[in-house]
Amino acid sequence: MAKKRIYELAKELNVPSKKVLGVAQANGIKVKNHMSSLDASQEKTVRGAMTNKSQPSTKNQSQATGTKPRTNNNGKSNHQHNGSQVQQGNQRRSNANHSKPTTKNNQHQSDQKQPARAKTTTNAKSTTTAKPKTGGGKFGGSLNRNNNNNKNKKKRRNNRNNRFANMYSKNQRIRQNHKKKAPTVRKNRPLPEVLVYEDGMNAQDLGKILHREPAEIIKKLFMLGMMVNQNQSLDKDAIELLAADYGVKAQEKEHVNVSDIDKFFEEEENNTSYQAPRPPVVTIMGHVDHGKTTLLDYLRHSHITSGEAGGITQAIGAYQLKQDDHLITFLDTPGHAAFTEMRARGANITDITVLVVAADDGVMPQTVEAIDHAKEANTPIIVAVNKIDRPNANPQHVKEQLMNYGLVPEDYGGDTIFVDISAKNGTNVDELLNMILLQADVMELKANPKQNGAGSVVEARLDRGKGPVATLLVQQGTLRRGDPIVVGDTFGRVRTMTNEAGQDLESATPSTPVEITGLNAVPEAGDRFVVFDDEKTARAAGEERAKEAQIEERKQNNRVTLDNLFDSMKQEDMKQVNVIIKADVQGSVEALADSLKKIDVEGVNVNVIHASVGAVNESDIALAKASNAIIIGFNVRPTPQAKVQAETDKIDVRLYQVIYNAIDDVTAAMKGKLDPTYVEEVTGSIDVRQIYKASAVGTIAGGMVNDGYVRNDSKVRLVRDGVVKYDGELGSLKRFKDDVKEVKQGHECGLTIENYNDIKVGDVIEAYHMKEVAPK
Ligand SMILES: Nc1nc2c(ncn2[C@@H]2O[C@H](COP(=O)(O)OP(=O)(O)OP(=O)(O)O)[C@@H](O)[C@H]2O)c(=O)[nH]1
Repeated sequence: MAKKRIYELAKELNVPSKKVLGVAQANGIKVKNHMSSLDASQEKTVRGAMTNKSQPSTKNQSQATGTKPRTNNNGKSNHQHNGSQVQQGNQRRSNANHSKPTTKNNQHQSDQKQPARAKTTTNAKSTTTAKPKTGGGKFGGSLNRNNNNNKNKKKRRNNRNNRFANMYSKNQRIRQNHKKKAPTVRKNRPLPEVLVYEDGMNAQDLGKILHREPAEIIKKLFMLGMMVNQNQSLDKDAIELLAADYGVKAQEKEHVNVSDIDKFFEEEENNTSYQAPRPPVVTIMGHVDHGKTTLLDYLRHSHITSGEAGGITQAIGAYQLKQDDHLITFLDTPGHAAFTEMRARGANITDITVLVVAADDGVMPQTVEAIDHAKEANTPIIVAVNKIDRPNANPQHVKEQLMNYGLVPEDYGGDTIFVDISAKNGTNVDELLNMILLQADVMELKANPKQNGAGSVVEARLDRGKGPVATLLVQQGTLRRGDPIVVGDTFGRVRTMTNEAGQDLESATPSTPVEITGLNAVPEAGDRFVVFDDEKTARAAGEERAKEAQIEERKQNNRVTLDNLFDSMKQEDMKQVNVIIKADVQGSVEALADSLKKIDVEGVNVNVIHASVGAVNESDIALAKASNAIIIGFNVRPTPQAKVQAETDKIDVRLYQVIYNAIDDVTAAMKGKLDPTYVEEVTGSIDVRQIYKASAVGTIAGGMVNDGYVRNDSKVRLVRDGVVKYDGELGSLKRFKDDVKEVKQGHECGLTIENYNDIKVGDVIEAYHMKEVAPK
């Protein structure tokens, strides 16, 4: 039997929640408030106690309310009336003729004044009064006249009583209505019997379900002690309280669809009933210009799957190759940003990462980034040391460098596979593919092709002619043409299904990338897809998921920031705080990483998941998003794209010029004491376009205010290639030789930086000021 909340029982018994709470507590049941629930036996106990308790009180109550007395009154007066009729009729006999109008009158008045329930009583009374009239032959008119006088008195008394009773009951009703049935007096559409809600709904959503204006919902919530606006998400308790206030039962909606997809994946992951080997899915990563695209291109042209005339004709984001009769699936989106972006969306579709490192260039920042991204995703790495055809190639050096990052070659006692290749000439590319197959063999990659298809979106776009087009990677089961499908928050039926050669496919087994059409909207890369048994369910699930996605978007973002770090740590029982470090020089990176790693607050410590030299870029943001990490920048700035991305993804990017400040902030945040008094506010940036050297004033920079504004009292920071070169004060600010207070976006200006002359064309000067923030 379902548990019952205190307020629900109170409502049922028509008593205040407090009373039920009191009775429950008095009976030794541990309940805290009206939201506490009672199990079946507890409910029985409380009910029993309540009925015992309420019996006398009901009586008292009814006397007090006057509901019963009024009936009694009437009944009694009727009775008296009749009694006196007989009595008086015996003493005096009078004319019966007057009785009729009086009765009528009486009835009429009663009819007018009595409310619906009282009416029955009046009718009963008139029947009673009518009775003597029929038997009037014997006692004649005097009875009736006496009766009449008597009746008039009675009538007055009755009227008075009725008036009082009416007034009393009216007040009572108003009070009661106000208490629990307010909606009955509204002109609104009737309330639903049950409020089926979802956690996170807002006043607008609830208003729609309850057929009430959002303003009314907000007012009610206010009366219940909650200040919200109509777009603010409400938690379960708030919604249930609101429902209770409306006298409506609340029932949380079961998230059938979400759990369906997740359940599906879970079930299939644990499903070992039929498992067949599947090809590995490989992503190629590495530093810029180290040869990722060249390798992918070479593979695409040299190892096309047999029998495909024309080879790979369309770039669908992924393709399959054949090596010694074994298939390998390559994701055609080189770069770790795409890889991590997918992972951030929940899709871990890569089995093996091929890390391309140019033998003539060695380990570079993005090589390290790629290693960290792959490690975070728990994906084994195969190193392809590329460009070995180059005269200055030094593959040995690459091996040595990579050992510092935990990638130890087999000949050095480690287990990382290294293959020296030339992507341009195709040297050793077969060997690389064999190594991939070997690694795949070790991993025993398997899936069950004998079930409904499920997998992830590799990429998706809107085609003018075809509508939404999505490349899907089948990870489980078999996807067939015509299958009803839910993809992320979209749905449809697989109308067409083609491979990378543009050939139509009837079905696709695990690890096969296919391009499909037939969806109602464009899903996102990284979304999951699941095949449903019928289109109707798929549509319902898809629509439901779209709605949920909307609600989810509105919910407060729970990303970890320094400001909420302490709360998050407590709530989520975090043992590690993930941090990404970016700094101007390697020395700072190491110093910061070492110091942060040493912070230990109540058993929680900092986990540096990536640390490198350079500006905070989009890939850092993606990694932070995927790993719920905070980014600490030291003497570096985010790139414009990264800045936008960080804002969208609500990633906390903290920038510092003093290492100790960074350490202090993180320590303080971990201790829950972050109390910033000043925050930096960037007001604008200037692109330096010309340089003038004047012996008297030093270097004058001529430039254009790119965005925002710069003031003559601004602090400035000189940024070169994403690295902060100098941080100080503005010396002077001019427009056409005149000193000015402010120059706005789109205008040219001349400026000097106090005590700094090393300004170059192409530098960016960031203007900022320190804004005081009231301590929380
Ligand atoms: N000599 C030689 N040149 C190569 C080899 N592989 C790639 N290159 C050259 O290196 C340059 C960069 O190669 P890409 O394949 O574009 O490098 P990438 O890693 O895809 O670069 P991004 O897409 O910018 O990240 C090109 O000019 C290639 O021709 C190789 O094995 N040998």
